[in-house]
Amino acid sequence: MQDGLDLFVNDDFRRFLDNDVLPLHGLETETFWRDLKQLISDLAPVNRQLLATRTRLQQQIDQWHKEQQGQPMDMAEYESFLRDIGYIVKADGDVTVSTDHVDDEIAQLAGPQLVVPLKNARFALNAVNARWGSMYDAFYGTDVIERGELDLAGGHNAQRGQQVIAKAKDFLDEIFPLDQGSHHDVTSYVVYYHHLLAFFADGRQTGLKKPCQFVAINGQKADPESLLLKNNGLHVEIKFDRNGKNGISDKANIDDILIESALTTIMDCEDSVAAVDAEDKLEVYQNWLGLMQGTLETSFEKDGETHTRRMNPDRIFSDLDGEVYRVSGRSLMLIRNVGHLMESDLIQDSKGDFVPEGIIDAVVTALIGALDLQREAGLSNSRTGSIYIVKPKMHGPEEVAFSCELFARVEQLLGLAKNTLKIGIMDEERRTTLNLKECIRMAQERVVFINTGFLDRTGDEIHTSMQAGAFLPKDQIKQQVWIDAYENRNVDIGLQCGLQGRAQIGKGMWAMPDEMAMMMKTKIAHPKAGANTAWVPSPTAATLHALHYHQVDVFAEQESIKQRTPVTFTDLLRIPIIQPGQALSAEIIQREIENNVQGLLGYVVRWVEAGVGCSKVPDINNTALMEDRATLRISSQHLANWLLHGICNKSQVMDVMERMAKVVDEQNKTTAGYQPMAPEGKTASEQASFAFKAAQDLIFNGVEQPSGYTEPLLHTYRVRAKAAAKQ
Ligand SMILES: CC(=O)SCCNC(=O)CCNC(=O)[C@H](O)C(C)(C)COP(=O)(O)OP(=O)(O)OC[C@H]1O[C@@H](n2cnc3c(N)ncnc32)[C@H](O)[C@@H]1OP(=O)(O)O
Ligand SMILES: O=CC(=O)O
Ligand SMILES: [Mg+2]
Repeated sequence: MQDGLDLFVNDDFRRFLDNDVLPLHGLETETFWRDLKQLISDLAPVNRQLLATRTRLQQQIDQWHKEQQGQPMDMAEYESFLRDIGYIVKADGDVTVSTDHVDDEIAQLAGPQLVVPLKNARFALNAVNARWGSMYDAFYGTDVIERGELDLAGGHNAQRGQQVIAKAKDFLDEIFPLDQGSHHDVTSYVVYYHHLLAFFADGRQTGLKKPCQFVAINGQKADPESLLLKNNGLHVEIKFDRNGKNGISDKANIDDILIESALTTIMDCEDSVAAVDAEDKLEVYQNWLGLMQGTLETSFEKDGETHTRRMNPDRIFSDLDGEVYRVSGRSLMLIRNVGHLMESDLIQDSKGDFVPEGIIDAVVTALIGALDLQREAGLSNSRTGSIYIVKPKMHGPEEVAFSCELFARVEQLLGLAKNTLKIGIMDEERRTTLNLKECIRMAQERVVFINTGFLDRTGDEIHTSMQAGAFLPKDQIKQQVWIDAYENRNVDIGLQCGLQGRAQIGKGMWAMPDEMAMMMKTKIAHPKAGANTAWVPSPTAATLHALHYHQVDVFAEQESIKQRTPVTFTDLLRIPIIQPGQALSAEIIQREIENNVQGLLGYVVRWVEAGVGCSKVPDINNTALMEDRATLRISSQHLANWLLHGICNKSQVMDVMERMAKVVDEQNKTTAGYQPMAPEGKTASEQASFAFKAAQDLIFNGVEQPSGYTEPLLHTYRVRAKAAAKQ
């Protein structure tokens, strides 16, 4: 619909804003659309200019590598070339961030950050409620306790139940030790005046080694329903029920231990979501509206029962003086907008051009986010009046500055106080990593996190240096110096810029959602590395990863990290390519191709044909991996790179694609409505489904994709698949 202001706005989108959102703000629709048009006409050209700069720089880098071919890499010369072309910008002295009105979950506390596709209301509600999670369920339902021969299918297994309880009590002994004895032997807990007392079978009693860890209670002091403990700022609730499933057989009648888990959640509009047109975007925005109003609700069937899911209220206890002790029942929500690349059919400008989707996302998610600021209590989100927007895939300081300018303009448009819109900077493109301090400078009044998105960062590592040579196999890329340099320097710079106490220094996703034992062993490295948050893929992973923040005092770690020698800049520039004389065996090459292709097809088929933006896909070793657009960027760019440098050839990759299409079809055969890529009697090439063609383009035209991003091709084929399904 053209509105007299030379904007063509999708009818449903227009109705949504005019009828469902703008009246809640008391904003005049005419004024809103007029001001929005002005904002678009001022900022869309700048957005396009930034994309043109990306292209120019990439062409210069490609050219440089081509000219250097066959010569050993001179790191000094390489660095000076990157400076000459403006890829690395001049550093401009110290930066001290001044972000204020930041909620404690971001500024003061350290704990897991959950990410969830916002298009999925059931998951999104689960995520917001993942502030609290059952330790017993997390231990029982995952491999953190070896499953062995135990059959978990048919109801509760008492033997495993005992192992869960024992492990939970080990945790209590480690984090909330008693002055004497062990939680394993306690028969009852009572509160006497301000003290928690634990009694043993022989009548002895003891208190906590650190009595101040006991902060609140529910129920009677002599017979508590629950006790609230606190360590490193995080709460743990011991729940009692002498008739409960676990409490009935427990010495002290402990029925469960609840862990404060996902302190923050990123509601994702980006890489875990397949939203290719106005219809899809509206679903995403409607869910955000429901979350910001506290009204989102969804019903679904599970285990033969209908469940209705809503946002949880805050949790109320009595403190030691009998006063109300309130703890949030919900994860603090941030929202990840899309980056600067894509354009959307939601709005066309006067020339008929689609408007940059990042601009629309900023306006709409802030407009809806601002509804939260009108609420004092209830199911509100920010207690400090901020709206948290995570901005992904920005290339360098200029692009961060642009996002901040956009946010400032949105604040004016909506009449919000300056710096209400906070920015989370994803450090996930090479140009951002190399210029991180300057990026922070551009956002110094609103930055609330710098997060190492190592998945996109790996994709960009490959694409940027596509012409430099053939990359190592994926597993080896992770072991080269560049990645440690990137991770450590992110923390160093964050600390130098004064993020401590104001913002998060974040680390990336645990991408093996079913491998929780392995996560427990390895992800403790994140808090130890000075990160006060790190990403998890599910509520259960949040509950388990939260335990790490009890074991590690991140802020103390940060103090010691401040004293270390900063990373050598050159290490960041070392490209993880195969060195001369370092040949790969035919077997390794074949396996790498098969692994990449399997993951790629498994993800793309669900994205293109079913609109699922994030999937659990088995790799070649049958380990389920979280796949999203960032992991697809890696696998497609990796294959494109090997094809370019002759490590493999097109027919070899096609052969693997044909075989893997069948494997993926088999993996999906029980999924309702699944259309096989290679149905009986046909090869995948003959069938030429949208998904298979998208996969071919992602690989064989991978070199040409802007920054190696996958969204242009995914969107193109998903739009076609949707159109075909409607015919
Ligand atoms: C590089 C990056 O950008 S990383 C950021 C993007 N990635 C993400 O956001 C990952 C989000 N995670 C997910 O989407 C999912 O966990 C997947 C796709 C990895 C696995 O999903 P599934 O195969 O459906 O998981 P699974 O069957 O094990 O568990 C489903 C249950 O867990 C819940 N769940 C799983 N992931 C999440 C999540 N991120 N948030 C909330 N709940 C979740 C579901 O609600 C569901 O529970 P329910 O039946 O009570 O509703
Ligand atoms: O967004 C996260 C990443 O790793 O990419
Ligand atoms: Mg990313």
